[in-house]
Amino acid sequence: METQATLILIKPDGLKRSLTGNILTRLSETKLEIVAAKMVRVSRELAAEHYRHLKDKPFFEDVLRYLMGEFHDRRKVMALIYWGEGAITKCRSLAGATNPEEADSVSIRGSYGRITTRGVYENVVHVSAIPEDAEREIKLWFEPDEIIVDLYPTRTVVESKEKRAWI
Ligand SMILES: Nc1ncnc2c1ncn2[C@@H]1O[C@H](COP(=O)(O)OP(=O)(O)OP(=O)(O)O)[C@@H](O)[C@H]1O
Repeated sequence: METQATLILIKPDGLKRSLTGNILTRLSETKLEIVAAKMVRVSRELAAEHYRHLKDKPFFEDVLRYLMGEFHDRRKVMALIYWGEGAITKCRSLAGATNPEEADSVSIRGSYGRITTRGVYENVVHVSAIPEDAEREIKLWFEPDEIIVDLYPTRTVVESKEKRAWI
């Protein structure tokens, strides 16, 4: 099996319902390596870029609001990269189908997902679907130095922008 990387997001419903531990335990069954992890405040721009393939769907606005945490009073998600043999297939199989009502009942989405009265699939996690999506999404959510292996080619840039530092 091919070595792959996949972006996993624990979405705001997963965080609000304290499911992080359960989800990470389930994902540990894959024996894949976590090569990056962080909490991220999700801006509208980030959510719209992440879900750009859905921009013509009637539920696009709701899906942005969902990822931005507006339905769960917390503007954050946990972003992780899992890496190893068949990472995408293994993680997607554990996550289950996009529609939580169609997801295998033992999968993460089948166990914890729901469809809201607004019709949004609150399905707890995101998992990249194919290697090309994984590359685009990983580059959107992470900087190269936040990942402890070299997943994709990089270049060196000199930046002189202000940033906060510890006192
Ligand atoms: N028909 C739908 N009705 C309501 N919400 C939907 C619908 N289809 C997708 N969504 C929401 O949009 C998200 C992205 O949809 P997409 O088609 O990219 O599925 P996915 O790749 O399985 O999900 P994700 O990208 O979150 O892993 C879904 O996770 C879900 O929250």
